Amino acid sequence: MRIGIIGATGWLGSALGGRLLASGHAPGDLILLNRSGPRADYHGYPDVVWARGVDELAAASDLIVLSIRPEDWAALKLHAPDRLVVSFMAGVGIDRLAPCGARIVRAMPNAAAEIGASYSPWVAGPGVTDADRAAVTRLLSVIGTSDELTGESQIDLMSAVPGSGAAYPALLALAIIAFLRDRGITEDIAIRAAEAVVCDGARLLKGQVGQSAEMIAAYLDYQGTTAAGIHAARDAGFTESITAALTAATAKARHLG
Ligand SMILES: NC(=O)C1=CN([C@@H]2O[C@H](COP(=O)(O)OP(=O)(O)OC[C@H]3O[C@@H](n4cnc5c(N)ncnc54)[C@H](O)[C@@H]3O)[C@@H](O)[C@H]2O)C=CC1
Ligand SMILES: O=C(O)[C@@H]1CCC=N1
Repeated sequence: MRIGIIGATGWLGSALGGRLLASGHAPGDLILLNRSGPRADYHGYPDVVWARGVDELAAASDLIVLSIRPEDWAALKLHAPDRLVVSFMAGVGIDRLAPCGARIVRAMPNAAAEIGASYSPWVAGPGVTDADRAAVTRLLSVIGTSDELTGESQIDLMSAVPGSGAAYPALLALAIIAFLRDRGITEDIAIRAAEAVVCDGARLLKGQVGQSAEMIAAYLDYQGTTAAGIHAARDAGFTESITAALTAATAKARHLG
């Protein structure tokens, strides 16, 4: 299958392109478009195909990935009848994508695509076939896992949650580092201590996130330092902060583009 990526050297487009090639996709079947022009080397592959414009990319591709920013959609002027378009754009609905004439899927990956760990839920527009669904699942499998959603409104919620990737863990890390630094711990030790929580401690939840309540209960039952911290975090509005963040992100997703 010939796969075209519009925005091929951007954050997500580049991650997808690199992982497609690493997974064995033929460079000659990868059609790329960016704004800065062809590169001699793309993830170590000189033989990828650089399109000279959006029409050339659409003509040469069976499946087109739209990995441009929402605000760039209107100017793109994509015309892709009979093609399958997979849009990564937050906020640009199927109704606004449909005039390009393609069968539309909206997928919501995240930055962990570059390490093959994106969870990329997606929703299909009218006319998307079973073969298209299989192609989308295959495409997204090179950057991680995926699920088909049952309604387009769910994509805004997925933009807010898995779409945020490392953002909230990074925010947590910054708060921890600042706490320790302000109390005289050196920067390097503070960073390692934050990593112990944000990356290594969190590994205990891998595959077990559904048991988070039990994990919290175990710490609360222990009645030690962490229990005191959990109570204080909750009293200070930890849950409300996360709810506010995800509500704001979802609202923003509804007004992008
Ligand atoms: N970065 C992230 O973590 C996530 C991004 N998304 C969505 O994915 C899309 C892409 O995001 P990023 O990769 O972060 O953006 P980015 O800004 O890193 O990449 C977008 C690329 O598209 C290129 N571009 C713009 N107009 C173009 C045109 N007419 N022809 C060819 N190339 C063009 C830009 O030059 C840029 O390199 C966005 O719509 C965003 O909403 C979704 C989930 C997570
Ligand atoms: O921050 C953003 O706008 C991108 C799109 C969805 C998630 N991340």
